Amino acid sequence: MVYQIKTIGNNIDQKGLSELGDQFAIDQVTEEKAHAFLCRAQNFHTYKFSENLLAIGRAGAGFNNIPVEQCSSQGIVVFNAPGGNANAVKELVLAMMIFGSRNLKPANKWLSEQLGSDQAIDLAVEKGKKAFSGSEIAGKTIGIIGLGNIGSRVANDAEKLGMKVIGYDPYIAVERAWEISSHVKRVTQLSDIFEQADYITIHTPLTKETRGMYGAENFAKMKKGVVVLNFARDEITDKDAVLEYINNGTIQHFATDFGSEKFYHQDAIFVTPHLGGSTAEASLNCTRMAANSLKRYLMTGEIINSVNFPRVVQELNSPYRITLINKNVPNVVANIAALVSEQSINIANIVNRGQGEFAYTLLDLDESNADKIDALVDQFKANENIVRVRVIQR
Ligand SMILES: NC(=O)C1=CN([C@@H]2O[C@H](COP(=O)(O)OP(=O)(O)OC[C@H]3O[C@@H](n4cnc5c(N)ncnc54)[C@H](O)[C@@H]3O)[C@@H](O)[C@H]2O)C=CC1
Ligand SMILES: O=C(O)CCC(=O)C(=O)O
Repeated sequence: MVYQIKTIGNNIDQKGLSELGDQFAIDQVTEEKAHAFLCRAQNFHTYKFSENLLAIGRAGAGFNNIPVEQCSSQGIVVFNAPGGNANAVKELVLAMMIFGSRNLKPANKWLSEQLGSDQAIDLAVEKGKKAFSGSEIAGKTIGIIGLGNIGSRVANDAEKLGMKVIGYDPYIAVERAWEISSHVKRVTQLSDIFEQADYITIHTPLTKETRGMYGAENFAKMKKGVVVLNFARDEITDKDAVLEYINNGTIQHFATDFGSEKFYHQDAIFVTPHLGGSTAEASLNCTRMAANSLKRYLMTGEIINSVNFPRVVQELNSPYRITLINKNVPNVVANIAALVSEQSINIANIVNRGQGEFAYTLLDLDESNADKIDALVDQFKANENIVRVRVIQR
């Protein structure tokens, strides 16, 4: 079987796809006929997914561009690439902190307005540069909201640059907690970040809690002269609040990865066009990770790095594996087992893991008779609690 992958958008790293191998064809069919999409930040919220679509690989971290609940209910497994671009974002964030505190944007603008001979410019520079004198990050306090793949890296490197680091993350993963330097102080109140930090950066997904977190209520707690950064998601920022707190002298510099006309022509604001994860290394990492997850899922039914289904890793040693995406309701597993038993098939292995409203069931069968497998599949397809049935032959 050849699996059809459709890349959506034009910036998927082709080298990262080359490892997929002969059983995968890239961009050979229409979106309608594809088994899987591989995408970056394209918005899928208005998409109508075809019944042929089994999976979406997001070559990046954030997945708010994908209607995940809709995917679950249609039996589409969504994968992302956790940590694949974290170093890229971290480097840009550290650069932007220094860029802001050294007033490089207004300084560069002022310099480009100085005309004449190099000697004349030099004279003007020595006279005028004091207006752009900045401050150093060493010894200052950075407050980090979200200590995941990106936030933990920012925390560790900021500490190495001599900063005092405080972090807020009520949902921190155990693996991340182990990776963070013991010098990073965890705070349990979000207000501690806004009250204590000279630099504030956010590295969370966009959620109900984080939408508008950069807004007047939190900004009112900040110190004067703070540098604020948002390289997470646009909707975290209330733009009018940013302008208000720049105008009242609280925010010295605001750096963001998300463009808005409100932010253009503002000396204290520096906007990058969603470049956080845009490095050659990150693109390759993320494409590789997403492509490998798709490959594994399509060929073996195993799930790793999915955002809507649990991790399921199980070696296939039987002639047939049937994978089911089913509603996470009582008795489904018993019903599945009963249907298998009706066909006089022996179950070699069964794994059932739920996540929210749906569950993933992996059924390895001690049966080589294709007709019996087909009859069982028909039964599964007719079951109202089962939304997706796949057969994988060893
Ligand atoms: N500008 C860009 O190009 C990029 C932006 N991003 C954005 O950055 C976000 C974070 O990326 P990663 O660190 O890779 O994700 P991650 O999933 O490794 O870390 C996110 C962290 O945020 C924490 N969190 C969730 N809700 C929170 C809350 N209300 N308060 C405090 N902490 C909270 C989680 O516990 C987790 O530790 C992504 O979701 C994405 O939106 C990610 C990569 C590139
Ligand atoms: O460049 C991209 O693909 C977007 C990166 C991003 O925002 C993410 O990975 O969440």
